[in-house]
Amino acid sequence: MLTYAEIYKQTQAEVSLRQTTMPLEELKEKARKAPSPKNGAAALHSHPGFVAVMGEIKRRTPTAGFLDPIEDPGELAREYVAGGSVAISVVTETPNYLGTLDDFRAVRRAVEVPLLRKEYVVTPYQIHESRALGADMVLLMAALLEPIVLDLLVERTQSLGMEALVECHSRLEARQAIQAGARIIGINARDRETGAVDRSMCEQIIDVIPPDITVVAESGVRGPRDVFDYARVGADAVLVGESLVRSPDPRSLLRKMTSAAQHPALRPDRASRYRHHTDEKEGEA
Ligand SMILES: O=P(O)(O)OC[C@@H](O)[C@@H](O)c1c[nH]c2ccccc12
Repeated sequence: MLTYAEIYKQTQAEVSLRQTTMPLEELKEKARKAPSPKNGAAALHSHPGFVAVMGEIKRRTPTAGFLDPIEDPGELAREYVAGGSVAISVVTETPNYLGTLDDFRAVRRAVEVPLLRKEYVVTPYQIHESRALGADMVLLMAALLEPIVLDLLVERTQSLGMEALVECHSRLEARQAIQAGARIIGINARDRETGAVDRSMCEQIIDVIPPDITVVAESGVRGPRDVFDYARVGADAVLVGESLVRSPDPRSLLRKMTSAAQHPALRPDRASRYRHHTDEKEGEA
């Protein structure tokens, strides 16, 4: 597994290379001409009282290795939408995930749902690039960014009419995301440096997040049972990659997940958990 410092350096090098063929000014012009952004936060909230599922398209992961060639990402995206995916995450990161900007373009042409552009975003260049590609949401990782850089990138994303999905792994990172003005917070169960999945992460973190912020539980969702468990702890949406990409029938797996997400026994009262949390003395990390 790469360390965050290595990821940061690798990404900066990749981005500088792209910048030589597409200068920032040109990119900004393209971004201005792109179709207006769709409301990603609203899509993730589109099943009031229930949990939304967002499928992810990627060929490889650092932990699992190669998953699938995905020759036609647009076709896979249509399957996801047919299965009930309310938004789609498209990984464009190349060295570790074998994603490309062309994958994103293909998915953009194929479906109308809001799209999350996923790679290691470290500079404003990538935000403008995301908008030029037609992205509606951009992933920002709190662990990768200094708080001041996180603030700046959230602000840049929102000023272009998109939403930042700020990913965190701890209560401290969740607070940084809130501080930065994120309206969507992802809680990632996978530790990026060790690859280990801890599905209790969402439950450990969620009460520091005000109920008007959309919470997305990320990583390690194997099937309907995991979706149900995340719904029970109060997630608004779940992000599912590997298990869908590996599935011989992603559409029906998604159907099973979306029906688990609509179980009537679900939806705890996040507002009262949050109030309870803010009444407590704060000392923990
Ligand atoms: O494939 P999974 O275990 O369902 O996980 C999806 C998603 O959380 C993961 O791909 C991810 C989370 N944060 C990222 C940052 C960059 C690239 C990928 C990711």
